[in-house]
Amino acid sequence: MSTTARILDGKATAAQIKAELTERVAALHERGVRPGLGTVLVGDDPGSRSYVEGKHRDCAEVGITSVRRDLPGTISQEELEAVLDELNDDDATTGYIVQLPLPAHIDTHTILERIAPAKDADGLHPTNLGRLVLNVDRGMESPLPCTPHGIVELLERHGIALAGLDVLVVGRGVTVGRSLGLLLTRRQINATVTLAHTGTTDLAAHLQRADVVVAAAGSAHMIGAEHLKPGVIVLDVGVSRVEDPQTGKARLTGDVDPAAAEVAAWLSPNPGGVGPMTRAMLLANVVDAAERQSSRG
Ligand SMILES: Nc1nc(=O)c2c([nH]1)NC[C@@H]1CN(c3ccc(C(=O)N[C@@H](CCC(=O)O)C(=O)O)cc3)C=[N+]21
Repeated sequence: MSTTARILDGKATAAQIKAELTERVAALHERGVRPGLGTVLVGDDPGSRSYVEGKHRDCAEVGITSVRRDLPGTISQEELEAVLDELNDDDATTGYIVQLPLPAHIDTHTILERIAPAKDADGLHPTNLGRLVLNVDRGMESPLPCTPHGIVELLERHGIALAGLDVLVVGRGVTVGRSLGLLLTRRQINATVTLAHTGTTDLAAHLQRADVVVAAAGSAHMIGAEHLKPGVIVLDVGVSRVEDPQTGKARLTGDVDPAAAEVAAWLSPNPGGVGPMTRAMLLANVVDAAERQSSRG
């Protein structure tokens, strides 16, 4: 029997979240608070540039002001740190991000640590990741990493609870896999998480068992319908650039073969799934930070 998965519609859900954020931004404006996002882009990679441009469009949509710092790929570590120090001291910047990846001559860890934790819109500062590990969870005191938070919101807003389910996360990158495992094992979510990676010996066995698969490996169509348990919930996070065999043009594709829709109960498409949620959560981090900063007075 063949089925067709229901769609975890990230595009529509992100639009709904953006509508909610627009109201919160308007309320802040009424109190004289203007949330602002800064982006720091180093070098001229077209993919990174287009992501950054998308973030500025998103900000404009919800009323967040945004400032761009586009810097040459030849910038030194010290010069880049000086730009971050400026943004840390700039009252018009509620939060900011440093677009990754950075050029090889830049020490990424030192740069991410230079961001003032209260201004860390990506939730990737060691202080904020540390709070995630420690389960510091009183209200909205620190930002969560955008993609893991987007995945949790996407599931919640489709009425899907993960308590007691076996979740297989494929990929141990800090921005997605590793931090998602920490979030999903919180008591409020209560999933059981397996974190698979390039050193995993029998990925197929893990895939056969999983109730939920989060594919964040960045390997085009590595997971096919035949790998999955019928009724599984699948979130496709990976992004790879592949050449379209018909047109010869480069296009973006996920880690999961779209044929997975024939066995899965739910599937987040890629594009149109987790990507737009990641962007919405970035905006949410900025609005959360503006609300925190203004209530502290
Ligand atoms: N400091 C930092 N923070 C990031 O959050 C960050 C980063 N660096 N470096 C690169 C990755 C990648 N990333 C994406 C976000 C949204 C989509 C997205 O919305 N994609 C659309 C398609 C967009 C298109 O077609 O170009 C979709 O999935 O529907 C994709 C990729 C954030 N990243």
